[in-house]
Amino acid sequence: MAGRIEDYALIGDLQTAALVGKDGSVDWLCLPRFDSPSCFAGLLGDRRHGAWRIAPATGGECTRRRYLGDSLVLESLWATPDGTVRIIDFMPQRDRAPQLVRIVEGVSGTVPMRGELRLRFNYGRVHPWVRRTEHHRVAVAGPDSAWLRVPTGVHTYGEDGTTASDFTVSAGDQVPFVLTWQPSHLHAPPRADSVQALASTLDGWERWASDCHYDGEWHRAVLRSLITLKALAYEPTGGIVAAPTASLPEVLGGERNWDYRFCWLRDSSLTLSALLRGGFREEAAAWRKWLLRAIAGDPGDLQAVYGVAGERGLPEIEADWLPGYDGSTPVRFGNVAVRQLQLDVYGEVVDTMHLALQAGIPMERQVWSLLRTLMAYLEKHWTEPDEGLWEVRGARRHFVHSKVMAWVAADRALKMAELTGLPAPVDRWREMRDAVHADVCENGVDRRRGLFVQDYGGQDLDAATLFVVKSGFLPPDDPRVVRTVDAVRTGLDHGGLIRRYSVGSPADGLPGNEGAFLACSFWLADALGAIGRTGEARDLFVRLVSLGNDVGLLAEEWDPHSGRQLGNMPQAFSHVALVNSAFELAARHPEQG
Ligand SMILES: OC[C@H]1O[C@H](O[C@H]2O[C@H](CO)[C@@H](O)[C@H](O)[C@H]2O)[C@H](O)[C@@H](O)[C@@H]1O
Repeated sequence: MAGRIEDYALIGDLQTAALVGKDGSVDWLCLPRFDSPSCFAGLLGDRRHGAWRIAPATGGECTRRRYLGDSLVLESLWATPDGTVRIIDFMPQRDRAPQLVRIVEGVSGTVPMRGELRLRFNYGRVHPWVRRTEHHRVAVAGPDSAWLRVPTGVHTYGEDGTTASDFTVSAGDQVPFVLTWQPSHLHAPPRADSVQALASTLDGWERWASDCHYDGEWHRAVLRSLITLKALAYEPTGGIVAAPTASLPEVLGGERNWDYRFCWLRDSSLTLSALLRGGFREEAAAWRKWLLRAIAGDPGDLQAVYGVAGERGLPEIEADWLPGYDGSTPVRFGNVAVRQLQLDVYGEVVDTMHLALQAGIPMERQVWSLLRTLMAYLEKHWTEPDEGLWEVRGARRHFVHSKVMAWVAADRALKMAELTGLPAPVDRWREMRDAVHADVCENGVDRRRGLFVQDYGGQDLDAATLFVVKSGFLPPDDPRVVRTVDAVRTGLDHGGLIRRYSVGSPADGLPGNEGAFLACSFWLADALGAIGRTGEARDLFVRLVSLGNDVGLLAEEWDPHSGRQLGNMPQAFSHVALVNSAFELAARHPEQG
């Protein structure tokens, strides 16, 4: 069985990523891209669905783990009665075929080790044929081949569908295993120098991280979040995935299991805003280019989510051959959210363009004309009901958050027109901005309680209504804002954090429950800070940061009863919210930021 969600650490090569458990098992890896079928899907079942474990023969979890410096190179250390051993796991940044490198190093004593490699292509369904060549064990099935370079002196043997190895490591020994993926029609990959690959991977990450602007109290958590966000950006195109995993459940044993290995305009805009705040501009420029390509065409065809290269079709399937994480079924790959109308994304995209401009990235003519096209569409359609940011699978509604984000789009578009002096229908945009504002204040407020609700005419609360203050839609001292913040805080409380909305409400349209939503809980900290409750904001932020796992990673949700992380892992939304909250705290308390 897979480990707890928080037992996993992330490694990746900016095109795909793997999850490594505390027990030394790589239980998730899709090759060659984030959204390719997996060769290790043990995470959504057990080792029979694909995994690669290397650990002391006595088994158990590692004693301590960390990333080496400001990198995505993972070190797991086992102190055993026989001695101490460490395993360095990483994926070299790509200049050739994708590789997963695992270097076993003896620290003290002599430790008996065991390796078990089970390659299962196509999400655990396909058992490859394995053969031996002079230097490799090669597994082939259909379009895929994976080549394990076996270290000198290590004997491997087939055992029950596994490539097994038993070896010992003494102080000073270095035993590198390199797994290379290639299309199956190619010849053996060239020999890789794992020591040199380690040095250049470490160097690449350290150089990237040295550009970080944040230097406050939360430096470690912020930089780890930014590194994680960078790891979720697909380098060849600039697209950013919401998470590297699929179908990790929002409640253990439940059916809210979704595939996040795609580029949501919302999630990636927010990711960009965090990277820009952190001082990283290259990613913003690359993402803008991705955006231009992905949404080229009729703005009415704009999707909320695309593939990493801008693909439009992400057919959702249920993988009935996989038992699911902790029995959580169905396991879904693909996402029908592509077919939804989510009007908030215009606001998030335009807001990010505005941030990019403020960060000094010049406005290109092509981007300006894209902005005008998006605005023209939104002017005509903001009055329509949609599925909203939570992608509810119930009927379309007039979500307050979607309307507030339409206001954000108009507001930021106007600001950019003023900043750049570029031609724009500013009178129409102004008219729209004011009309949306009046509409939300008229229809989005529950008159009896005097606060914003999830949708027009509804009674339910929604953490996304915190954007009435986060976006600047209303000033923080507006009584409707203060009442909304308080109501969200108490009404959506889940063990001191908050849920995103009332699960089981008619808008939700799904059975079962879910955990506290981490991004929303960070938003609550921001909103509390904005209305002047800075002590409470800080306490909540501190608690949220403490929920990160031993290497600082956050999944989508948290179960306060079991004290476990839930949902896809690591999730960009959660890490974006952490970074933004740290900057908000710093702005309010410059001496502590
Ligand atoms: O809860 C139902 C929906 O859950 C997923 O959407 C969530 O994740 C997205 C990616 O992070 C995020 O953009 C969205 O705001 C979240 O609600 C899932 O992708 C949907 O298909 C599902 O209906």
